[in-house]
Amino acid sequence: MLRRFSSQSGNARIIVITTGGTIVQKFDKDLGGYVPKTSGKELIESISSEINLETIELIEFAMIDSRAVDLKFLYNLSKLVQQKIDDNFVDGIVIIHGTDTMEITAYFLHRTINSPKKPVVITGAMRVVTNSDYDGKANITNAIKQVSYPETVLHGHGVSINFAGKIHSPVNVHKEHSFAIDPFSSGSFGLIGMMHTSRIDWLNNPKKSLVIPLPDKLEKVISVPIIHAFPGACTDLLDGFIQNKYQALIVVAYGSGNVNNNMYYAIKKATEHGIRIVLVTNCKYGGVYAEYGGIGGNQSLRDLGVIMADDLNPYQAMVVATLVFHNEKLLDKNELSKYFSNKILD
Ligand SMILES: NC(=O)C[C@H](N)C(=O)O
Repeated sequence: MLRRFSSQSGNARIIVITTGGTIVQKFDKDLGGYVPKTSGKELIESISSEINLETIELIEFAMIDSRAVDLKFLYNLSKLVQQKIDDNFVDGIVIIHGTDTMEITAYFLHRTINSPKKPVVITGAMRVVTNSDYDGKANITNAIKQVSYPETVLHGHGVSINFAGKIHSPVNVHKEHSFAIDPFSSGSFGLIGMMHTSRIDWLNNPKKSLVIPLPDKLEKVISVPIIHAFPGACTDLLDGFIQNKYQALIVVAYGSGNVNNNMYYAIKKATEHGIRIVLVTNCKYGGVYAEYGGIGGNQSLRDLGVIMADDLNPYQAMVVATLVFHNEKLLDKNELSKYFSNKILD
């Protein structure tokens, strides 16, 4: 049964934060394509037959396609979510978001929000409002139900994505299809839950990762590019980043963390110029570790002092690098690697 609070106290219990995405998009004749057009209020009112709106406080945070998500957006959203979670009158948060970068926002919140109990559930849609198979209403209703069920709170899973009836952990989720109505997958790690008509089947315990404190103010915005290993990579590959004084790069290496000879020399040059290199795998599962010898083998990269980012995927490593390298207080060399993992390392 969906828990329905009375709003006699005047305090809403569920915060719905809208940011945009296909879920609020319609065709724009002048631009010749879809753009956000439906207000948060209209979106919420469209599910009034399913949900007691008196239990909801709506915050219209942004009206963007999620391709426009940047560090400032993530920082401000995280601060807002934390502030609402710390409010005793709030039971949980639902965030409406575009699917293109939903997994990045989910992971950013996963690594920055302190919420041992209260759920933060992110959802969106793959079809625009005017489509006959519009999935926005079902997804937002499910997300609100997830926040409302008492066992969700008992499950205490922090941040999750609820989409097409499936509940994903930010650690495992990936948008795998560009137009399917059920585009997200948690691969062989598995879902953390599935929606039933009036309950949730919890399937896996969500993983906890180390929370990285956000600075009080976002003083500088650092950009951490993601570079892929590929046959034919050359020694001057990273020269532009050196010239433009980038602080850090994510290198997506083959397998357990290997690159060709030329890319090794490009990385060596970048490290000599003070760029921090974070190494991740191009594989979906496993992670990076040092085992191969010779130039470009993962041991040679480790010996250059690159950070081996354990089981993080490229976007996750980019999020962590952005958080850690942005915050002087976290830059102790011996401590750095503990942040670059989805596990809490001893
Ligand atoms: N399905 C979607 O929401 C895709 C859209 N381009 C977005 O990420 O905002």
